[in-house]
Amino acid sequence: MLPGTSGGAWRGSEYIASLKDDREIWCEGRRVDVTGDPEFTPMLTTLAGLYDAQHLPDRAGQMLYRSETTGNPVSLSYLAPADRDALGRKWANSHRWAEASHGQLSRIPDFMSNVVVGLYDFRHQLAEVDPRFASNAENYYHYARENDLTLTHGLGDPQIDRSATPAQRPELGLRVVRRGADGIVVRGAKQIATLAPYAHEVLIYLSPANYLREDPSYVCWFAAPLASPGLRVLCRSSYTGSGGLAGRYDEQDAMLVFDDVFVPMDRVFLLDDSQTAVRGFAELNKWSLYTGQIRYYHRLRTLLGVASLLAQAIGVNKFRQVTDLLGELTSYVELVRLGLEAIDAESRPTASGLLAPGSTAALDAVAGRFSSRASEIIRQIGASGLIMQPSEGDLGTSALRSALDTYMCGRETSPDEKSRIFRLAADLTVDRFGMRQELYETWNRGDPARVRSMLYDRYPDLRRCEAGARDLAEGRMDHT
Ligand SMILES: Cc1cc2nc3c(=O)[nH]c(=O)nc-3n(C[C@H](O)[C@H](O)[C@H](O)COP(=O)(O)OP(=O)(O)OC[C@H]3O[C@@H](n4cnc5c(N)ncnc54)[C@H](O)[C@@H]3O)c2cc1C
Repeated sequence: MLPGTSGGAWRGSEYIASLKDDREIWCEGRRVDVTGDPEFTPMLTTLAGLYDAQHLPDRAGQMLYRSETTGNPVSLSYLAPADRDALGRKWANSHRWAEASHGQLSRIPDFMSNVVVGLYDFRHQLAEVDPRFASNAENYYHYARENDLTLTHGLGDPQIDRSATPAQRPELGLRVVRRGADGIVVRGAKQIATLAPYAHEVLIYLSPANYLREDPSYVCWFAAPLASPGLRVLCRSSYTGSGGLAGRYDEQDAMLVFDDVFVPMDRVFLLDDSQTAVRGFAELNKWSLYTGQIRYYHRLRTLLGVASLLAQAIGVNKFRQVTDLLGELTSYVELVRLGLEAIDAESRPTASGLLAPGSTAALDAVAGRFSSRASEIIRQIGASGLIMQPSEGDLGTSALRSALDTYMCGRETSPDEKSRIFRLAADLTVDRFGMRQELYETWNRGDPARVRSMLYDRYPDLRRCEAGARDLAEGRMDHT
């Protein structure tokens, strides 16, 4: 059990206290204590609120379950589902997390908990490399679940020179520089890890872009506390001070720099074996990709709600050109909902006896495009109103009131209500916070060009599509 905790699913105050450790977090040249720094505490308060919500009397039954090993109430995010009922409860919990944060927290803790479920599920394949890796994965799953660990992950290499290989420049990849019976020492960096300053531990594995390494010392999967000696977390500039959504939902993105970090052997899950790393990537991500789509669905719903309110506020909601745009945005929401249903319907038993969702590849392939288009639709409907709104300061100034009430109101909307919905729209689609979300939707599932290429390469029905096309071209008529 983590020091100072009662075990099981976090309550907000316990979670905040658990981050008071020796972690080395840097932001804009300052070393920060995330539990007290004004740029970091707003997001911490958001996460604490979400953790508290799991214990509300009307929620607990839908977000927690009793650990069969300790009897503690633990998060359904960590449930390793073996049947339909369990899978349904798991997804209902994911919807709760994502809906409560309006789809704005891309790496909501529910995401990485599901990667740990994937690691646990993959343990038998890890055993074929080294039986210790399998027991490490199993023990880590129980440790993470019982302590409700908040995790970040770093898959990619630092963006130094994509045309070079680690064999030419060792600093391009994270690698094992020493190994002993008690553990390994790793050196290098990972770009990038969302949520890192708020996480207890980082889980390192490899993205498909870099798993086929010439040198096996670059293949290493492990978990390490954020407070590990030698691990530095370099955050991007904070957006919190901009206010609006960033004031609540700046989950941060960070470079992780490992300066000879020691990882005890019981936290190492794979070494040296590229082929197992290749197979493992998709296996580890099975549940998290689905929960990522659930989060994405709630973000699209938020964008639809905002677009619709914008249109109503300025009386354009009945114009054909605008309803066309709103209908297009609605179609993205519906396609993702239907996709989630279909992928759930294709759930299959895994080799270890769990039940995993079908492939999210088709939704992953279009998510960035739907998202960019949804933002474009909001900018199309909002037009100049996205920047020309009174601030809260203006709204509270009596000398401006009559001008605001006359010229900055909406069709049937006060200037107060109208400006708040337009400012929210600008936050989501024009300002720095929204642009970062956009970047996230495009890149978080890996390079979208690779995702789409793999979807095509592995499409099981391709040969039949080609056969049909060939028949048509050759004029063969078979109507059976
Ligand atoms: C907001 C945000 C949050 C993220 N959070 C996380 C996280 O929490 N954890 C995590 O592990 N990752 C995270 N990612 C990283 C994400 O997985 C990567 O952005 C993605 O894999 C692409 O890698 P890259 O950004 O290094 O781009 P690069 O790989 O450097 O690509 C740059 C450009 O070069 C092209 N390119 C690169 N290599 C090739 C090649 N071999 N052939 C052809 N074209 C190529 C790409 O298509 C792209 O256009 C996050 C990304 C963003 C934007």
